[in-house]
Amino acid sequence: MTDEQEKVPGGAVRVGVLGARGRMGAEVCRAVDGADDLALVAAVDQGDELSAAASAEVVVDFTTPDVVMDNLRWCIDQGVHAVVGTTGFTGQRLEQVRGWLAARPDVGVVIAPNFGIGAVLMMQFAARAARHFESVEIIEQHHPRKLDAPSGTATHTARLVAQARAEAGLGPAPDATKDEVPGARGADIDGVRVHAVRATGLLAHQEVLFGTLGETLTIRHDSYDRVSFMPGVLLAVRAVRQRPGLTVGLDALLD
Ligand SMILES: NC(=O)C1=CN([C@@H]2O[C@H](COP(=O)(O)OP(=O)(O)OC[C@H]3O[C@@H](n4cnc5c(N)ncnc54)[C@H](O)[C@@H]3O)[C@@H](O)[C@H]2O)C=CC1
Ligand SMILES: O=C(O)C1=N[C@H](C(=O)O)C[C@H](O)C1
Repeated sequence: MTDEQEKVPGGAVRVGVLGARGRMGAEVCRAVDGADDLALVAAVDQGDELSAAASAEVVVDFTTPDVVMDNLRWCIDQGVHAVVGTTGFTGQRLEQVRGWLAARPDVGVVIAPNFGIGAVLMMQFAARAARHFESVEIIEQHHPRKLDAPSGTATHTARLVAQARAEAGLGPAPDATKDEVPGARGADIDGVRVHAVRATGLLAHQEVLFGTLGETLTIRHDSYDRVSFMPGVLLAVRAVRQRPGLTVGLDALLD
């Protein structure tokens, strides 16, 4: 047993944080420190050895899309459960993670595009509304230091909406645009237009705008502070050891 493990109060889940000096990672370290049933045993950032997190039972990753897969591979190989908020998870990446987990069926991984409870509900409501409206567009707004566009949340929402539209037999949304400045109509994610706004003063916000004859429906969620993500992160940290395999999204944990 290492010195760090010896200091952990009896029964507390040993948690390591990757990206610990980042905006989210620092918030997660504070949240773990403040929880009686969790113990922060490693705070790892760029340049540190991943082995510093080897004594953790659960690792939380808020790093960058270009390093998260290597981190996850390491966790799974080490038998460490993982809770991942980092964006960039394509279908191909999720399949890769499932493949790694097949060799370690004792390990749990939770990957969530958004840990805000309100954001999870916003995505569920959007998926439910999708079949009733012929038009839909997503507008996400974030702080200007965000590296990826569109956001993981917007991409995930677009996929859910597209799937619900397909199941309802809806075709493409009407759009007569013939002459377009590139980008003016946003990104096309599975046939759903997604617009990404970046501005100082914003944190993380999203609107899903639905339209049909004579009416529109707007479903909006706002995160004003990164503490909004912490109840979801801690929920996943507490649950992941009992959920072997891959869990995508917080929905199953909330239910
Ligand atoms: N799922 C969710 O609810 C949320 C997800 N995010 C996502 O989380 C990620 C991080 O966001 P922020 O904290 O705002 O970014 P950030 O840039 O503030 O933090 C990233 C941190 O990771 C560190 N890092 C880079 N390479 C590393 C490595 N190999 N090992 C360990 N640490 C490394 C960086 O030095 C930095 O401190 C982004 O992908 C963002 O979209 C952000 C907020 C909520
Ligand atoms: O980078 C962020 O800040 C956020 N990233 C996640 C995303 O891309 O969806 C979650 C939230 O929107 C904040």
